[in-house]
Amino acid sequence: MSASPGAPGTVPPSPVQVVAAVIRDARGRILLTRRTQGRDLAGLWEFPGGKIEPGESPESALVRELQEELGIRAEVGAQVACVECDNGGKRVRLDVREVRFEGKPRGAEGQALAWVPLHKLPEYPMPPVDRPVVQQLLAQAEE
Ligand SMILES: Nc1nc2c([nH]c(=O)n2[C@@H]2O[C@H](COP(=O)(O)OP(=O)(O)OP(=O)(O)O)[C@@H](O)[C@H]2O)c(=O)[nH]1
Repeated sequence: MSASPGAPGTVPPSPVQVVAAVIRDARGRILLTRRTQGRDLAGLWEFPGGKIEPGESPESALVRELQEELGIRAEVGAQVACVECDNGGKRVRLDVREVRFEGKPRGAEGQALAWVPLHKLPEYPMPPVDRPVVQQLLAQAEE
C-alpha cells in the first residue's frame, strides 16, 4: 500500500537543497545578507549560503558559497536546524550550520550585510523557511 501524499500517480518535486551559515562576531551578533534585486525573494534577508551543487557535500558547498559571497575562509561546524517547506512557490530544504571563519566578510556580490543581535533577528524580513531557524536560535539561547 502506498502512503505517499498528493494526487495518485504524481511524484512530489524534490526540494532545492540549500545550505546556510550562522556566523557570529565577537559580540555574538549574527551575520545576515540581503538578497539583491533580480533574484527570487529579492530584498529579503537570509543566512549566507546557497544551493548544493550535484556531487557536493553540504560542508564543501558552504565553504565554496562563503568564499564566493563573502570572501571568507569557513570552517563548518554543528547543525543548527534543518527545515523543509514551501518557500514562496518553491520547495526548499535548508540545512543551517554553525560556522567559524577567518577574514573580513564583505558583500562580494554587491549584497548588503548586517550584523544582527540575536533578539533582533525576528525584525528582519526573511524567507518563510528561515522563520523556524530563527525560533530555534532564540530557543537555544535560552537553554
Ligand atoms: N543562502 C540562503 N538561501 C536561502 C535562505 N532561505 C531561503 O529561502 N533561501 C533560498 O535558497 C536558495 C538559495 O539559492 P542561491 O542563493 O544559491 O541561488 P540564487 O537565488 O542566486 O539562484 P541561482 O543560483 O539559480 O541564480 C534561494 O532560492 C533562496 O531564496 C537562507 O537563509 N540562506
